[in-house]
Amino acid sequence: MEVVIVPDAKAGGELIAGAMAQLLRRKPDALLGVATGSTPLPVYQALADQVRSGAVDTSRARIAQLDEYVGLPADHPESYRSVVRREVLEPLGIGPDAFMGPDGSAEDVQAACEAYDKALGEAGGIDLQLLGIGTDGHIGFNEPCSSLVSRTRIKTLTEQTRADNARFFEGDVDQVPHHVITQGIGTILEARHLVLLATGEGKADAIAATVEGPLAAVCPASALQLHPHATVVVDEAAAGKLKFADYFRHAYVNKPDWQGI
Ligand SMILES: N[C@@H]1[C@@H](O)[C@H](O)[C@@H](COP(=O)(O)O)O[C@@H]1O
Repeated sequence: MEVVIVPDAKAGGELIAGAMAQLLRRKPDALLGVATGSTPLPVYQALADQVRSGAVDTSRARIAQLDEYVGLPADHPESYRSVVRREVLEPLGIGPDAFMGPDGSAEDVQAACEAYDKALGEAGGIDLQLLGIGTDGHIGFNEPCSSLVSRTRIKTLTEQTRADNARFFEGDVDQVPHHVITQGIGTILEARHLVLLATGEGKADAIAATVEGPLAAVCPASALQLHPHATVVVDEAAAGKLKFADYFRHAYVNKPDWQGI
């Protein structure tokens, strides 16, 4: 696992957008896995800037969604499908045909989960999966004690996650669904490159557990320790509890440019 400590969220966004742009130059039809929440927004903004300036061509890029609320209509402004359309597809000029995501309003949710998991494989797998992290260490919506080999499935949110996400629902926790569909941890680990972005001191405990804690289902993000190409990008505040922070800085400063992240 590589840990890159950046000065702020904007720098993290630019670094990751740069890696995505590099991937798209090498593989124009790359499948990018995107996350929701507020943390990844600087990535999408930086990538959209590159598209506007002509530095990267997204005309053949494909986008896959990480997770979804169950029970919100697809056109609800806070369904993750709507969020991805608004924050990713439209700014990057990517059409709906190049998008894939789980159907949170399906009648048979289990079948929708299995279909999505299968579709990801049939699409050739995700090339780069961007992840945020919950304050409880969740990735996607894999809450603590999720199986580390889980596949896409329905999960029940913790009250902590519902409270954290209430800000997207007018601060009203009662509007936050209890159930979600999420790519499983085993599904996420199949992406060729995992890039987790975390900013702010509210994520410092979760990042310390992810990077330096034991591999344990109680911190789902610690599963990144199992992946051969995982990059954790953190700002100074989110890095605040890392014992090896100086080592991570030293390693990054001395890294050959050609390696990328
Ligand atoms: N399912 C999403 C996660 O993918 C995201 O990482 C997390 C953190 O969100 P934020 O980046 O807003 O803190 O929120 C939600 O729970």
